[in-house]
Amino acid sequence: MTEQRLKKSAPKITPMMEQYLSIKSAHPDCLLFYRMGDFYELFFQDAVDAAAALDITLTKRGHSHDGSEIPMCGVPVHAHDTYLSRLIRKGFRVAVCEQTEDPAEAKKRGSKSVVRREVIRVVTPGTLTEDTLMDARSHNYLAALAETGAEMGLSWADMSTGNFHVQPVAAENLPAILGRISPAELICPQKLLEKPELYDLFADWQHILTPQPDVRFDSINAESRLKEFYAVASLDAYGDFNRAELAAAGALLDYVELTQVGQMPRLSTLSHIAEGAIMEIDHATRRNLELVQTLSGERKGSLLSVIDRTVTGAGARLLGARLAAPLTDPEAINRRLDMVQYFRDADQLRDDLRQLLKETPDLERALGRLSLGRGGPRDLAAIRDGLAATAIARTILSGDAYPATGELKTAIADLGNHFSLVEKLGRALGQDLPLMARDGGFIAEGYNERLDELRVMGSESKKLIMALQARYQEETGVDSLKIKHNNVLGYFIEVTAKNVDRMGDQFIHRQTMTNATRYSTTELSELARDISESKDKAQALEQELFDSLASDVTLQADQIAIAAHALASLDWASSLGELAIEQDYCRPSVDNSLAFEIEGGRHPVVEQALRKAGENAFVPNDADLGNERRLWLITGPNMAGKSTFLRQNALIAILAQMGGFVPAVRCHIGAIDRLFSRVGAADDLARGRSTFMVEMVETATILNQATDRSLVILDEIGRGTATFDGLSIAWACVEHLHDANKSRALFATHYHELTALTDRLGSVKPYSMRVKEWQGEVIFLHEVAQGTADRSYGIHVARLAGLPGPVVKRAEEVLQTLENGEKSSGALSKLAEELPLFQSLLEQPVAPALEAGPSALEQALGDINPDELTPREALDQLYALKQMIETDK
Ligand SMILES: Nc1ncnc2c1ncn2[C@@H]1O[C@H](COP(=O)(O)OP(=O)(O)OP(=O)(O)O)[C@@H](O)[C@H]1O
Repeated sequence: MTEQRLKKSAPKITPMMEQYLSIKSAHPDCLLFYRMGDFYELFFQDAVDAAAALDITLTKRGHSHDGSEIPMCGVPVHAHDTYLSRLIRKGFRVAVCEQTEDPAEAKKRGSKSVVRREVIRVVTPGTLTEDTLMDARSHNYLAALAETGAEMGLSWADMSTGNFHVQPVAAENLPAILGRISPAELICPQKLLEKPELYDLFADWQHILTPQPDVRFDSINAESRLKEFYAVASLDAYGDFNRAELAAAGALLDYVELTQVGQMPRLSTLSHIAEGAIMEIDHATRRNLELVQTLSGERKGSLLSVIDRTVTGAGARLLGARLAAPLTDPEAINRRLDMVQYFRDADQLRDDLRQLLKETPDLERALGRLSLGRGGPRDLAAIRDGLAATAIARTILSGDAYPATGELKTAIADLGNHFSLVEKLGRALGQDLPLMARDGGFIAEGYNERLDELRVMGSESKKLIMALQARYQEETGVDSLKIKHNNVLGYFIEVTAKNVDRMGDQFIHRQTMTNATRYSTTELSELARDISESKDKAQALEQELFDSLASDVTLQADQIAIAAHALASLDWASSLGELAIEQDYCRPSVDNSLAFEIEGGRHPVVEQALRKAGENAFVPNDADLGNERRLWLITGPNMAGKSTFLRQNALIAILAQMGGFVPAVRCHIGAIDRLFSRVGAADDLARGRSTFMVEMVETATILNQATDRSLVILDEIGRGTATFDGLSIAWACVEHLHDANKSRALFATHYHELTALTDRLGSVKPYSMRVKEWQGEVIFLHEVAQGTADRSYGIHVARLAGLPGPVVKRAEEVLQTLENGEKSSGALSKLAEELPLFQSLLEQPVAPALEAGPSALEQALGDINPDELTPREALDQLYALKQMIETDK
């Protein structure tokens, strides 16, 4: 609906609709949840969209200025969370508009006055705080991207937990970084969307983009906003930020303020992520390695899902975040490893701690809601139980048997001391807690004297009502006389129609029903008033007590957040300790060398899948990418396990640098700065890229960016084009990787010809996947061994896959012909005569085969040692070489 239309329609409509339209015009990009009594109503196009998205009935209410009926639909307030979450998941933003005054107040202004309403919050995917709207085990990040001069900065925050980060970014690294953070919403200045070099990037993140006016990204304003938020005179203590980082973090705060309508959440100290502190994993690699979700977008089947043994939501979120961002500093990695090792070694202690954590509620998210004024009694209970757990955790961890050191010692100190708050909440809260404070009944008996009195008055009055009923029964002689209650009449006396004559003058008639008549008395009305007053007073007092307890909590928000993080890191470390024992993982040694030595490495996901399926155990394999064997060329049949081997080494590196144990017997890794891969690709038709184009774009990124500290995994480069094109590209890539990038690399290929390079390029070594032929069958051993594979066994795999028998047989014939070196048109034409299908092959000129290994000329040149030749011999050799060329012609 356009603003223009709204304005034009304004004069002819009801005052309520006028109010609706004016609020809606301030939020044109949102669905407006307009509060009317117990419902949030939606009108016009909002109603049409929401009814379709939620599959609810679309009705009509009144008429628009042009006489057309106004579409309407509504959702009940008490169940609106579910509807809200469905709308947010479908990509809508929702502005929640509440009544902000009592209807009685509005009436005072005149009978036609409309109750005042205001938008109290704009719900967007990146600003959620409710448990029902989020996944408990993953973060929900809002990100902001800003550019100032030549610099770019990215900031991100999880409003539900208070995490707040910022880092400098370069345009070419942006996809990798966004892939790592995986925000639910990305805000950026309008002007960035117009930059041609960022078109592709924004195409990928289109579904989460919220463009904002450029002025919101002003770095000077941003800096003052940050200072104001943290109430500091300078941000120096938080890190050395560039202008773009400040602009991004400030714009993020601005957007939060805008959507929360002034109600700011608690955010932890802005944490600065230095350039190079995190192993960069580009977007395609992250996707293809299925780190936190599979290619089809599910958590199940990802690396995260098979290593996750955490027992709390916060622990799971920390594991997800750390897995997505492995470190590069060996010292920091080893500090984490020490903590995991501690728990791996301390069996009983680990069990006790995990048992405790299992029962511990989500402190972070409860704190987030309370600090936004959106919490309820259950959040207070979560704080009480979470903080109580910190004391028990400290007791568990302070036994003499396993003295804590390093990072663990810090975590124990961070647990803090929250005795008085726990004690107070323990006394204050009752047993059965409602979700909302306004529902009442959550303060325990004995906590507040006045509340106890009011409650006694309430229940006493109820007893008095029972007594009154008995008295009236006696006085009237009507045994069936009852005192009842409903929302319209309040308390009333009810007798059946046949007893009406027995009701004396004191009974004031209220209502006649078909079979019954209802009355009240002065006495009953007074009693009812007492009951209602004490109930209202009790409710108001409980709300007051709630607010005071919530403010006790928020006053200590920082210490609680630190304790919550400590609990999360204990869960993180003890779960990885548990995993190491259960799956027999080893502690990796990570340092600043260029080593990559894995002994008995396994693929964590395939290994567990095979075990579950009850199939043969996973075959462990070694990898050693030491300097003189930096680049492994791996050949071998289809289905032999090349891809698995490549991926397992990448996953081991990620696990190691996250600070976790790894599926291997021994592992030594020199910290990797960036991980690149080119493993499997799909079309990117949305951007007009074919499979081969995608493959080449990814390969180009690797060759342009990989360093000697990088790990590169390449699976079948060049397979998407004609054989000789593909082989030539693969050939040149190996040379470039070896000579220019000098990265540690695993290169799987079906081009056996490439192994000729192993003679010429010093650090390229040939490996292959072993197979055994037995009684005409091929058995895959899944073992990596030195040397080159002799065959691809593609036809064998085709048979396994169920290609029709005649096709397989025919393929074998063709293969044999080709393998016999009979690539001449004679042999092919013989085949083609037998089957017209092969005619097409004949029509294509056969490209000259690329020499496997050095040519005769190169060989002869290589054999010459100029230092040992006389001038005469040298001249003779020259003639001989020239002669070789002539003969070749
Ligand atoms: N080390 C291993 N131990 C046991 N089974 C394995 C191992 N490696 C691979 N496999 C099994 O073999 C299957 C094929 O492996 P993979 O996809 O890695 O083969 P590939 O050589 O890359 O094949 P292709 O060339 O056809 O892509 C896997 O799905 C897995 O079940």
